[in-house]
Amino acid sequence: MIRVEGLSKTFSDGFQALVDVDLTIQRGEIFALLGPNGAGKTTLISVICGLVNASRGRVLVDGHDNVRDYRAARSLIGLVPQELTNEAFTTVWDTVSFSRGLFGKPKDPAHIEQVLRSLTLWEKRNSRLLELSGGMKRRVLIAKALSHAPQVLFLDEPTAGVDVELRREMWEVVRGLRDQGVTIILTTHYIEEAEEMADRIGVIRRGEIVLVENTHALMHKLGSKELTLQVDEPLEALPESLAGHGLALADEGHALVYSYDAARQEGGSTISGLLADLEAVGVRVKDLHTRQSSLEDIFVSLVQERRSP
Ligand SMILES: Nc1ncnc2c1ncn2[C@@H]1O[C@H](COP(=O)(O)OP(=O)(O)OP(=O)(O)O)[C@@H](O)[C@H]1O
Repeated sequence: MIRVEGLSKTFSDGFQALVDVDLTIQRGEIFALLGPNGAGKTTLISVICGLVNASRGRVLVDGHDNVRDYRAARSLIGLVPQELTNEAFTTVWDTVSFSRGLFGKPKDPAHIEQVLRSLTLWEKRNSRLLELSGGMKRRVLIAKALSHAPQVLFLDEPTAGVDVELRREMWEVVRGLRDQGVTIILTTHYIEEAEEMADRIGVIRRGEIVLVENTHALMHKLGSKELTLQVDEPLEALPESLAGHGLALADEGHALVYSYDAARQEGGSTISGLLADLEAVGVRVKDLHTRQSSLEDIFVSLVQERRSP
């Protein structure tokens, strides 16, 4: 659906925000572009959407060059920015209909109705934007971006600064769009968002795509999860029968640390099996917590991987 070739962007102040980016997005996938603040995520999607000119390289949208064949390329794309701007007094219906007009497409009330219904905004069509909740406003942004029936939708940090409930709601909305056949590219800081949503993840750092991988394969390779179990009575050594779980003693025998990454699970150890085995040897657990590799950890392991011969 999208092909990015040798894309570089140097801003007028000399700052190079994108360095020789190559990227292919398949039709119908959800692709997450993951990276820390200032990595170049917004710059990359702005160049793909034709809002910022590249210094070098090119972008094809369904085969249309986004500079030479701008109109065709742009009409295939919807962009959901981070925030609504200056339209507080406009109604939902008007703002979404107006967006469609910007693409030079004829009025199509039936399509606007379908978009508003699919985002559960139909009941609110006559409300002014200032009367909407945060979640509804985010959905209006998506409705605007869908008003001209694009085939590919870019979401720039769709869940930045929203609470957990709204984040889940947004994830549902995005999945629903994918099910309708829309190709989705989203940017995020949150590893769990990328893991939850994306078919593939691209990691961008200092303007370079350092990795593109199937989400499952990436988490398998780099992500690890740790379960720490606080035990009632300190243990001097690990009971023999727990050997197969690859546990480590910590906190002077007061805690057991279990790393349950995908590799371990393939070896036959599971959390429920571990808990059953603990019960069988009479080890009582009084508290537990889990820890997941953060994006930071993944970056560190990527950097280490690159340094190793
Ligand atoms: N118009 C501009 N002129 C100069 N530098 C810019 C301009 N726009 C962005 N940059 C710089 O390019 C780099 C990448 O910015 P970008 O907004 O693409 O990052 P991002 O990954 O989207 O970050 P965030 O997660 O914070 O949104 C940053 O260092 C930023 O300061």
